[in-house]
Amino acid sequence: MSSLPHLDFSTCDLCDEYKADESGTFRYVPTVFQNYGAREKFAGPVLTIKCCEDNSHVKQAVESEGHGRVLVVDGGASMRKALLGGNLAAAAQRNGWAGVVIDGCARDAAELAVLDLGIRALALNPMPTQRALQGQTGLPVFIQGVRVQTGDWLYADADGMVISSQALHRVS
Ligand SMILES: O=C([O-])CC(=O)C(=O)O
Repeated sequence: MSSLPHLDFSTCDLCDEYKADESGTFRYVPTVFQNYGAREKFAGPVLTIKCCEDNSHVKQAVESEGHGRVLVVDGGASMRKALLGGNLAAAAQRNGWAGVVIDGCARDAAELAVLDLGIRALALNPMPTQRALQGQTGLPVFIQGVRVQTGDWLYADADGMVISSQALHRVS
């Protein structure tokens, strides 16, 4: 799909390779996330956000330079408000983020579907969040019980998502 060297992976191959690794550096993310963007396959170093029904920190992050990173948002799996919508996702694409993973909801499905950005969330919800600057950026978080920290690598494709403490891509 892409000639970018860091997209030369498959999550199935990575799981085959690391399935016996019990060091905790390789983590598989439960496959409860839906794909809402036009970029199904993406990978990059992670920036974490933890927030609850307040997407102030998500807005700040996507309005900054992404440099090919993946924004991972621990939204507490809330089904009540959407932490990402069409405007913020468009900003993420424009600013060079590889993807946004929301352990929570997104909205504006039609706008998300045409963006060349990895977008994973648990579900859609039309209700926006508050913006009262609640939340934290850069701290270790959990998505669906899986620990993720800033600087980890996230790999996503049609089969699912995995997290690694180190980059696993081929650099040749
Ligand atoms: O603004 C928000 O909170 C989310 C949204 O709808 C957008 O990004 O377009």
